[in-house]
Amino acid sequence: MGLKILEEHKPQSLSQKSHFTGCKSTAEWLLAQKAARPQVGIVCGSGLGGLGEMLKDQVVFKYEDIPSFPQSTVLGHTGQLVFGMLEGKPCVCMQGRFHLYEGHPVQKTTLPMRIFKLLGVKTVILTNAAGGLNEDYKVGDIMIIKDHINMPGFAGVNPLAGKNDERFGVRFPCMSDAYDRDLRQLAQDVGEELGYKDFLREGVYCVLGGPSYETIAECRMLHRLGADAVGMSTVHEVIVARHCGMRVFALSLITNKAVMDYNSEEKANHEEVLQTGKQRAEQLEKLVSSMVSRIKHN
Ligand SMILES: O=P(O)(O)O[C@H]1O[C@H](CO)[C@@H](O)[C@H]1O
Ligand code: HPA
Repeated sequence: MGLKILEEHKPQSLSQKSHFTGCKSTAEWLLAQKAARPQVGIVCGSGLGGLGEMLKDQVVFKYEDIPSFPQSTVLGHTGQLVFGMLEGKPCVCMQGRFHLYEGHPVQKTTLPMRIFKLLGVKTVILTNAAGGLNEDYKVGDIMIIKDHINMPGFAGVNPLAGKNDERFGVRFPCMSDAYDRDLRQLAQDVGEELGYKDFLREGVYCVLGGPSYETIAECRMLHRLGADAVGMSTVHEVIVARHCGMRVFALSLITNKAVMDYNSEEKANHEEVLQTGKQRAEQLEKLVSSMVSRIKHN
């Protein structure tokens, strides 16, 4: 349920002030509405919004009510920010993310990461739906992301392009350690304890711009380049989250197998993506909540 917002309490839009100040006033506005200062930020992928339902003592904001926030336009992305407690830890959860193909500039797709940082988030957990490129992967597998290939970045589409604001981070951030090693190990340990060994993987995620799914030649190429899964999100958020010093953990749910064979009758489609999300949602939620219960912050 969204909170009623009084127009006069809305801060100015981001375009009216510096980007940093704008992000800060949005964060302060959210905290002023009785949202608890979160330690963990969660981003739900397509059809994986159920993660947000797990939060207790919820304070919910519709994106349209949050000053300077973009709007969700994709089926399977509800478009609300949920604050609440998960396993005794204060969390904030995006039920719906922003993609390049929705027409948002890349900086806008990643704006929530900077707001997370200014809210006090230390660890970001991102989830997504992705097509499996690795032949060993099956639909329903959960892939811990260990690295990424930023395909739009090769053409200059990077959320950090433009003037750098040192208050967020350095001009040239390192990305070889983007996906926190300890959190990946924690996911492996928790996954094993939960009996997920048969469908828990670790691999490389490649982002493309979308919204068209990949051709067969593109899938073959991506696979040869070292990608295990392909999607249209996450990487830009990760870059911005790391730039401002948050720890990152990310998961892909393999919702469909990328088509690699010219004789195949399979066709990628968003209905299958959402359907697989429904089928694996419970296990994915359990993995994330068990991890959150064990994450330590100083
Ligand atoms: O990455 P998420 O947001 O989970 O969504 C994935 O699912 C959609 C395609 O079915 C694309 O948006 C792709 O990126
Ligand atoms: N390709 C790109 N994005 C996706 C896919 C895919 O096959 N499945 C879910 N998101």
